[in-house]
Amino acid sequence: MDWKRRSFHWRDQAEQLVDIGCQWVILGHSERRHVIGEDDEFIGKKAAYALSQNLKVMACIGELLEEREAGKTFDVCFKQMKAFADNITDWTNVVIAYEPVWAIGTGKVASPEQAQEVHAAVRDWLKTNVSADVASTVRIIYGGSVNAANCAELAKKEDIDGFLVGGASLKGPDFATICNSVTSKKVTA
Ligand SMILES: O=C(CO)COP(=O)(O)O
Repeated sequence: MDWKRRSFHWRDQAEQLVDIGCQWVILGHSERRHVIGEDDEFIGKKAAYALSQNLKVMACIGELLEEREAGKTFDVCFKQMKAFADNITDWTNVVIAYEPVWAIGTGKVASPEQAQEVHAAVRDWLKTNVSADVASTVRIIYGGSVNAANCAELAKKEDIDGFLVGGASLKGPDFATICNSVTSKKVTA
């Protein structure tokens, strides 16, 4: 696809979102990466543009099942992080969402240990490649088959600061349980 054409369409949409009072955008979601075909570079540029329009950004990263099985989880996540870092100068209005693609909408949640391992690695990557301050203050949330039954164990992990919830957000009591499982975590924006 042609970058300028995509950029043109995206800019229209960002401005429309601001116009209707929207405050947040989810960028880099697996559906955009793997169904629509957006690449790292384009997603990074969208993040910069969204922030410039005063939208807050939920920056999604995450590996495919075959990438995990090939031992490439960190490589994939760090490459996706680099595209965001190349375009973001102020991380105040950014939340990172680790969403392993194999866990999204599948009922196969990452174990607390699997999620914590990636969250800690991403925080470490930020420390090395962005700054210690950003690494310690940015929220890194987990998404992928989070529900009322598994949220508490995930939320106990040091580097899991909250959740990006799909299916379970449609069930009021379950969603409340998930929200309450992370109330002691970093303050929300
Ligand atoms: O990608 C997600 C939300 O955008 C996660 O969806 P599920 O919680 O249904 O797996």
